[in-house]
Parts: sequence; C-alpha cells; structure tokens
Amino acid sequence: MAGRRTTSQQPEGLILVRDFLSVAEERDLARELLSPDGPWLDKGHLRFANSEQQEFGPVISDAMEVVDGKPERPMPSATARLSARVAEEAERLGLEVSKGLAAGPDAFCRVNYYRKEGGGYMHKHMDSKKTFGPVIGCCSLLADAAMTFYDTQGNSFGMAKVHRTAEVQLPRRSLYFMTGPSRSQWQHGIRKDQCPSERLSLTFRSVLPDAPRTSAGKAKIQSKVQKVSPMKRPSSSEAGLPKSSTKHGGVGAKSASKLKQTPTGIVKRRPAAAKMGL
Ligand SMILES: O=C(O)CCC(=O)C(=O)O
Ligand SMILES: [Fe+2]
Repeated sequence: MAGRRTTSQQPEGLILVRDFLSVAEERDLARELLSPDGPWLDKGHLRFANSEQQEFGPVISDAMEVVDGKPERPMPSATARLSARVAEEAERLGLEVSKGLAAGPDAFCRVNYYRKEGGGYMHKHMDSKKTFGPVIGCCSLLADAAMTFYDTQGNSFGMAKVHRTAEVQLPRRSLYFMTGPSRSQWQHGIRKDQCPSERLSLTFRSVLPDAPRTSAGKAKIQSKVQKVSPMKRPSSSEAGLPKSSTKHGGVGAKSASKLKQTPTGIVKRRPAAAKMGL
C-alpha cells in the first residue's frame, strides 16, 4: 500500500527465544493437545482465524470479559509445565508480571492449531489490553511460520491506520514475547502464506485484576466446547509423533471420515475481532 513502510527490524519489545522447547516437549504437547476429543472451541462465528482453538484458565466471553461463575478450565499437565517455564523465562528476562503467565487463577492460555494442509491464518489484531497484561508469551510448535506486525500507534481497532509493517520469523520450537510497543502499539496477524504447514501455538497471558467482568447468565459466549471436534487429527508422521501416539485418540481412517472438516470460509465481512479485541 502506498506510503506504508515495511521495516526489516522487529517491532520494539518483541523478544524471540530460539530453541526454547525441546523435541520431547514438543512431542508431549502435541500428544496432549491434538486429540479430536479435546476441548476444541467453536469460534467460527468470530470469523477471526481458521485455527482450531482451545482455551485454559478463566472463561473469557466473546467480548473479552472474564465470566464470573464459570469454572476455570485447568491447563493439562504438559501445558501447565510449559506455562511455568515461560513465566520463569519472562522473569529471567526481567519482564513485568511474569508470574501471572504461569498456571494459576490469573493465567490464561490459548492454543491455536493451524490446519494441517497449510494456509492457516489469523487476522491482524491486538490482544485486549483491558483484559490481558503487558506481556504475552507464545510458543511455536510443529512448523516454522512468520507473523506480520502492523504499527497502528496503539489503535486496536481492526480498521486502524497502519503506519508501517514488519515481518517476523517464528521458528519451530521457539518462544516469543510481545512486550512494550510490540504488545501495545502494533497489531499482529498471520497470513495464509506465512503458515504453509500444520502449526500449533500456545499463547500465555495474565488476566488483569481489573479486567472487565460479566456474569455467566449475561455473557455472550458462543464459543462452546464442541461435542465433536471438526479437526482431523494429524497423522502421527505429520505431527512428528511416534506411531504409538495414535492410542491417545488418533483419528484412524474410519473415525476421520465421521468428522466434519472445519468450514474455513473466505471472510466476507470485517472480522468481528475488530469489534471484540482479542
Ligand atoms: O499463533 C500465533 O503465533 C499467534 C496467536 C495469536 O496472536 C493469538 O492467539 O492472539
Ligand atoms: Fe494475538
């Protein structure tokens, strides 16, 4: 776009930690999370991404409010161990509120599974500054990808003017932290061509003590846990998993045929994320 600069620099405050996860850790997390029986959420109505998502920690409404009266969803064990390691790393780097990232009442984790045939995307957005703290940590599993940052000078609105963009590589098994301007001045998103193969990401956030709240009765949450996941579990070779992992609910040819493929759809209207914040 005319006048928009693409910089070769990273946005200020973005920290990349290469090789943060071991191969074994990646394998254990993929086994733990990539089950068709997992608590996959139906977020298709938000038209925000074509990733399949799971969320752990306090229940957050579509409008990014903490829902009182809904029991927290505890992180499963490998995910909880990773959140503790991410929090330790944040502390080692001297980042603010690092503790809130580790499993506890204020810790929130969103898992994104980007489709195995590639072309996973997430529209540009800024993670809600009202709901989540100033540090967001995210681990990249199964494949390399890239992310574009959009400098909107703090405007989190989806249609905000973009002053410049920056592309950042997200290597497999790395961790990145969005802090400072990369967290609060820039939006971020993943285009289809930046996620050419199956990818799993885990974002860790702390829920702010004064985050907006709502009651279970009033909350607008269409993102219910689906009874039958629309995801097709990756074959063990594609996920880099040993064959034995299929005993954890792997989709064999027979059961896979019963699962519906996610309607990824072409986005016809402005993503609801623009209104919701994320
Ligand atoms: O997959 C990623 O690296 C980014 C995920 C993200 O931005 C989000 O869940 O808000
Ligand atoms: Fe995000």
